[in-house]
Amino acid sequence: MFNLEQIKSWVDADVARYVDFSLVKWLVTEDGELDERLLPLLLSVSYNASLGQVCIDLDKWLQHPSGFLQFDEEGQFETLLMAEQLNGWASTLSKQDLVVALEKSNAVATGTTDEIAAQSSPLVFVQEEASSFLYLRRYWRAEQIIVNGIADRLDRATSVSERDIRDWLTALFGQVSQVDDTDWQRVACGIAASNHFSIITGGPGTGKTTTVLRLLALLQGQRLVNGLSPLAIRLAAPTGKAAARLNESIAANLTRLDLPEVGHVNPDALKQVIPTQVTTLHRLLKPKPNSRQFIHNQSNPLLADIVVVDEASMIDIEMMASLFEGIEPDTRVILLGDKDQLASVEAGYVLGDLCRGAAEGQYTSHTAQWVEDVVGEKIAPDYIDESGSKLNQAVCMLRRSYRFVEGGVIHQLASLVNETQRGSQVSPKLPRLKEIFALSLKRAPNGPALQYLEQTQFPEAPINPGVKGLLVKGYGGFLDQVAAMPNLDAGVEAFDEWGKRVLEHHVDFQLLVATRQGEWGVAAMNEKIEQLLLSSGKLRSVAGLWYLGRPVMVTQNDYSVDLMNGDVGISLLYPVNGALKQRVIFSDGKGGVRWVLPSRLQSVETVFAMTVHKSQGSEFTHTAMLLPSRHSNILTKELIYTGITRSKKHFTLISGDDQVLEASMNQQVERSSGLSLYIH
Ligand SMILES: Nc1ncnc2c1ncn2[C@@H]1O[C@H](COP(=O)(O)OP(=O)(O)OP(=O)(O)O)[C@@H](O)[C@H]1O
Repeated sequence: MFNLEQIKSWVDADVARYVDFSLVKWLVTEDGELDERLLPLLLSVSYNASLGQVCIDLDKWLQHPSGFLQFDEEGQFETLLMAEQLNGWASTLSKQDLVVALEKSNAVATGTTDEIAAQSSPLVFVQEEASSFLYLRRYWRAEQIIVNGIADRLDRATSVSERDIRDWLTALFGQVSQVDDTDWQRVACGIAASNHFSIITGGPGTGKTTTVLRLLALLQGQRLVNGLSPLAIRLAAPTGKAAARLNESIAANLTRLDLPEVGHVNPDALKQVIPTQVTTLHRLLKPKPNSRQFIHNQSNPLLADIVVVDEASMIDIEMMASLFEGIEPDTRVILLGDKDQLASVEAGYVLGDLCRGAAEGQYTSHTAQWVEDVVGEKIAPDYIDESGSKLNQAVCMLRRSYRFVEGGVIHQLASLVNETQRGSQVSPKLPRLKEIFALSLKRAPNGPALQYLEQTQFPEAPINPGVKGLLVKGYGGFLDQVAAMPNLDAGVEAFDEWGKRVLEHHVDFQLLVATRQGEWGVAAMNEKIEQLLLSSGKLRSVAGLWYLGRPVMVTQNDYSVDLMNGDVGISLLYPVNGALKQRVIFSDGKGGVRWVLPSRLQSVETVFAMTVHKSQGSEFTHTAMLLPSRHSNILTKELIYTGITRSKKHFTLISGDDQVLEASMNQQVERSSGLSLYIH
């Protein structure tokens, strides 16, 4: 058994944070009679919340409790011994012992959902079906808000008639093809039109934006045809960058969208009522100053008939709960996103959890019949499962990429990474991976779409010549634009145009890295790249914070300058009162630029190297990803997939060891949650 002092010695050895220990200590004081056998478990709950875990699965914890704390299992003897002691002790416990101790504790709420909600204890223990989860109350509450928000909407009948759905689908998609495979975009449109909550998921370029525009045309069109007022529609994304990207893509798609004349509805009038303005989720819900709360909440909901949220994989559990709390009960919610991308940095894996059956379809034969009758598409038997939940019936996965030419090597690579491992058998992906890279080299009219570069990574290792060449050429493109600065007397328009060109070329190339720390993490790589670009003449100086051409990423939302976490700007010069002054240029998200005083930027960091996490919601013409030469828990297939799918045309993998790559492709993000348990 472990007492508080021993738990403290673990924290002294860095297996968890002091704040986790403080919580355990506080719980002991609050409870008065807390069973000491719970101490390691409570420390794990608090520490794992900081790693993005919403709750702890008691069965998994009992099997290997040291895996829930940061014991360096290959490292020091001292921590190794602690881990062994913990695991050995846990093997003598029965689950029942812990359940009884949890149920007895005043710090832990148990019972029915209503009983738990009526208590105020800081922890919540839930036993549902075969699962036993221990939560921090705030995450349990957030999960319940999401569960209720979705379940209520799934039970709500929509006012759109089947006839309207059928007519508009024919008008928007044409007659159903009798020869082609299932048109999942059409199915998604039909499913989302008939549900108050729906998810359209799919990889890059599978047509999520295209489909949602048609869906909005359908929903607005049927209102206009029936002589009703248009719906109030709001579009949002979790970050400023994702919002700006959707803004651009919605506007471009809408211009191209060939709308039919249906009834007396004029296509131009219909386009007028489809919004193109995309905002961040924060701005949509309006944050209260100096607080984590929003102005739009249960007592003051946002007035909207439909809320569409893109890049939903980046939404953490508390933000998703704020969304459901901040809208009216009958607001229709449509989530778009790629379920296979990395989970949010904060707690939860909401889109992944909600899309658990998406790849398999899991439509009941009732849904399949409805799709055939109303949408006109046939759903193949492989996608039919009578035990599919209500939620499964409202989720649609788009399966064909229109961006990478079908069969394109980047698409093939992403699909290979994404293949789920069956059972515990690790499938040998490496030989197939090598084949795909070799294929890319053969078909390389404009440079290979895929490239593999070796990089040895011991601490003092130099950057290999191949990688050097890649970085200088990659960043040289935008830095050549930086060097082409107009003369002082050219006027502000010339500087705006110059800044725009720099920003456009900045997305030509980006190096992604898996980790922040270490010799080959973000900070170290930024310094190495600065020196490399300096010695190659692409950068003239790296002296001072705001040298010419420094790319920076905003790391925290800053409403005072209207910049969001993830926004990227470049340090340039701008004419002010006849002299050139340091300014940082950002896109304004509407095709223009904004020049911001460096002193107004509170939280920024250099971004020659960017973490894969931070790259979510962005795309680059050429993406390079540097993988560490030692495998670790953070290297998962979701991380590799996210890195690869940031590339529009070229992807370079930089690694010192292809075993690490294979191990990463076979490791999945594991986050426990009750979301899929509760929504039936
Ligand atoms: N059914 C289709 N037939 C032909 N082209 C299509 C079809 N659907 C989408 N496209 C084209 O494929 C490209 C990607 O589509 P879209 O932007 O809608 O995908 P997306 O899933 O929203 O992409 P992402 O979120 O990765 O940016 C666009 O150029 C679009 O015009």
